[in-house]
Amino acid sequence: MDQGKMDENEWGYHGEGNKSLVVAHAQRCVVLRFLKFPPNRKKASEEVFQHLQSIVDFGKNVMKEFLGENYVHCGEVVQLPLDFVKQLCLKIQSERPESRCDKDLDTLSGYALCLPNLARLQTYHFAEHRPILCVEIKPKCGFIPSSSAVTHEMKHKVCRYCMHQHLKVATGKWKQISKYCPLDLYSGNKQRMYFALKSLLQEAQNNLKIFKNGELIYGCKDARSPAVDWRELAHHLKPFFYPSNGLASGPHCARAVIRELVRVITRVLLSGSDKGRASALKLGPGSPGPCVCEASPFSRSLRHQGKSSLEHSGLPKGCLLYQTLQVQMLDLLDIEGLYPLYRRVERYLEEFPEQRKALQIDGPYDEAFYQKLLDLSTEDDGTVAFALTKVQQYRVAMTAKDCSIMIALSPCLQDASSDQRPVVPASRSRFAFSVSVLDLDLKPYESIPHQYRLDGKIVNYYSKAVRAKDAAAVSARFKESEDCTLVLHKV
Ligand SMILES: O=P(O)(O)O[C@@H]1[C@@H](OP(=O)(O)O)[C@H](OP(=O)(O)O)[C@H](O)[C@H](OP(=O)(O)O)[C@H]1OP(=O)(O)O
Ligand SMILES: Nc1ncnc2c1ncn2[C@@H]1O[C@H](COP(=O)(O)OP(=O)(O)OP(=O)(O)O)[C@@H](O)[C@H]1O
Repeated sequence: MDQGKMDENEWGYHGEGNKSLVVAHAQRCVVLRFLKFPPNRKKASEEVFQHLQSIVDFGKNVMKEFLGENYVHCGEVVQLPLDFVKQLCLKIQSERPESRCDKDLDTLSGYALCLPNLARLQTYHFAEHRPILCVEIKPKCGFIPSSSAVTHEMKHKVCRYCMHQHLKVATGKWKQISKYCPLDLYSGNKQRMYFALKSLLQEAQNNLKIFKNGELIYGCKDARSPAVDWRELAHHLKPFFYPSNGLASGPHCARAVIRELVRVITRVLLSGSDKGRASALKLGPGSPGPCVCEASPFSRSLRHQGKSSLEHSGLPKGCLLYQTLQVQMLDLLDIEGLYPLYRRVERYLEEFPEQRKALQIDGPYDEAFYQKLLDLSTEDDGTVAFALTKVQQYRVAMTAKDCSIMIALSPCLQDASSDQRPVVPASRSRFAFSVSVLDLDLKPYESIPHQYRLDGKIVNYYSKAVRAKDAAAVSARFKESEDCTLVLHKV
């Protein structure tokens, strides 16, 4: 990329999250990822540069090690002409969802990350002429904590995502509770994975997006977004899955196309041979948590049918879901066990503030930082060193709980070689595919108190909601029995 000759007209809005905004090049397979800040909280150029560089270092030295070379794309920090950034910011403003406009794109530093556009296959320099379908999934936390520090019994039964749904709907973030449960997706059991993916397709929230040739065709910006339309989605997908057009239109067709998509995505998610070292992370002593979340509609319906034994096939080692889950499980103590250790580090830093650098709280995220993460002991010897290791592991685990997986699918021509990319078959077509992971920015040390408070809020709200639901069910049953008494009385 010639940073001297940048033209804002060659770039278009691609997407954004809470902390960064991404623009994509119209022809080349690259994106620029800019940081966002709340208005009036501008940062010095040097600080932005350091922050972006630390994202790259963390990706290279930690996440590539854990997740595997092929899944992680670290990109590089680039310096752009300020005029280009300002014009670009004006150009894309109208495309930004309102709910994200509480933060502004950083137009002052001139720094951004340049990354491959993962919504297209990883050819990096030039867009392929083949059509490309890309599915982005933000799977969230895939396990239930088994830590003995957990004080709310509910946390041993229901996963955080399912509990959090209730609070999100109550606060108006989303309109309705999703049937998606991360434990179903991470189960490795095909039936449960199909259910999880179908649930994401029904209620995408910010956990699912679909791009066609780099353009967003399916996804939900916020609670005001219109209801999802499967027929429209199927219309986009049909040429990929039924290239010879041998399928009538209508609801039956939409279902068939969606089924194909779900099957292909499941196969891709279960594939993979990239041996990241996460598979070498041997979990500490404690017992593993339950593999089923009591709030998942899939497991509930099986229980109602009396089929209590949920098959837990497990994920194949080497697939990205498995590697991600292992990293998530670096959160061995749960926030309830971690928070007192964070307080220990804090007290130490209050006394010896000059030690912050030596403790590598804000980096550098180098080989030494990575090596310390491999110590999985849970035996607290009362030292600051122990507390610090657990705090850093927690931050890495939280990062893996919030990352996204990008699956890019490109139809293979009949009998054509796929440039050595892996291929996944569908009923009527085949796809060359690539799997990548994005948003691997290490969660800040400062967010730990927020995590602690939020955890309490989520569990308390959920417990209250469940109690209210139970009370309503009891009162409905009581009402039924009263009606029944009346009838008996008459007779
Ligand atoms: O706490 P959670 O689980 O709600 O996750 C936050 C995400 O909300 P979600 O529940 O996925 O809708 C949240 O996503 P949205 O902004 O809601 O799309 C962010 O990813 C946030 O990360 P950060 O603070 O920007 O680094 C995420 O915060 P972290 O907890 O990962 O720091
Ligand atoms: N390399 C990439 N290629 C293609 N699309 C990307 C890439 N990086 C990010 N995106 C898109 O931009 C969106 C926002 O990026 P990202 O998730 O990194 O933002 P964020 O603000 O860090 O997220 P969060 O809300 O989790 O803090 C993603 O959901 C994805 O659709």
